[in-house]
Amino acid sequence: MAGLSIQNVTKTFGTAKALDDVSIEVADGEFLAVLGPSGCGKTTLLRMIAGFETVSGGKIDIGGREVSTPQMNISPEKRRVGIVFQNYALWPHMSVEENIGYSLKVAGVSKAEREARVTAALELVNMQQYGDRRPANLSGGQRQRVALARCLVAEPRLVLFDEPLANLDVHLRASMEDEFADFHKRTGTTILYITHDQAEAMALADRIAVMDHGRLMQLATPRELYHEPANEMVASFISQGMVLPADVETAEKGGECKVTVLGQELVVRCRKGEKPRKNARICCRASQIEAVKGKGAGFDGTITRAVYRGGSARVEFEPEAAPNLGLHFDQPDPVSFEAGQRTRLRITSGWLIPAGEGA
Ligand SMILES: Nc1ncnc2c1ncn2[C@@H]1O[C@H](COP(=O)(O)OP(=O)(O)OP(=O)(O)O)[C@@H](O)[C@H]1O
Repeated sequence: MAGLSIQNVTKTFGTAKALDDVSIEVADGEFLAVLGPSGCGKTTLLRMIAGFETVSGGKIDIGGREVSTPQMNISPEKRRVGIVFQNYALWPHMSVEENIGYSLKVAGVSKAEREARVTAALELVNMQQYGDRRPANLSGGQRQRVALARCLVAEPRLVLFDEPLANLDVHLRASMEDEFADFHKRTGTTILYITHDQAEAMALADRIAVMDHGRLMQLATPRELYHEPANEMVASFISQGMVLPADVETAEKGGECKVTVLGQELVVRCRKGEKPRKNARICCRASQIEAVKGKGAGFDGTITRAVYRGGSARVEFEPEAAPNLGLHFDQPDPVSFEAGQRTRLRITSGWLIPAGEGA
């Protein structure tokens, strides 16, 4: 296996920039997800790593070897990069074994070696007993495992997954997530996994690269993205974080500072070296908002919606001081909030979004 180095890569189509100065280092054996909304440049990035698309600026190395620069593009078949697509692209008239061994046959690998490698690939994806089946007689998850085995049989240095679970139903997705995680643990394959599904990225990846409008917004562990988003885009994109205006009142001490949000003073976590400033933003989560009894610290407003979800309700709230700022939180059973009801809330904690980074 090999690491992947994407250095200051830019891609333009005519005058439009699909990727803008993106740098990502994937360590040997790492599982890195690229996550972002539609049109953020995920597919373009994958196509450039695979060699189907040239770079307009910057360079890409695989296993320490330069494969893409604006002047040079090593062809896809020489990169030893495996790709698993969302539509499995299996040959319907071939058995599972024939599908997996096809590329070896075309490459002139001997029958004995082919059989050994196909068996080993089937074992890697736990499909030993399905070698004789046709793809039509497999479930969606099994087909995806065959597609993975077909990619692994060529002994790639790096495997790219292009939204591999997008066509599967919710239950199958969960079990395939477990299988991919287990596969990664067993084999130590270097994986770059493209998805727009953050739950999937969080469940699987060591680190996640969040992209928006062709730019890298943050590259961090799932926990860091959730607890310490680098900018407003990441804060609101990951788990529907709420971004609220704040004034920073005190300098950082022990990783915390005092802020005023909607007239309420509170202590939030922050980066080292933060100083008092106006017009800052904090990110807070539904679990960091609670109802206040009486007139304690907090802010008044109106409940606009309460949707019961079994065990708790998602409650939406409009603060009096900033009606355009929709907040939401969960009220556990017994649910008492209703639309139209006036109440007082408080924010219990949050994260001060660093100044001037990305979006
Ligand atoms: N061949 C092309 N010619 C012109 N523009 C392109 C081309 N390929 C991609 N783009 C543009 O580049 C941007 C990034 O596209 P890309 O397909 O990489 O996004 P994505 O994140 O994969 O989106 P999705 O999740 O919808 O597949 C988009 O604005 C897209 O319209």
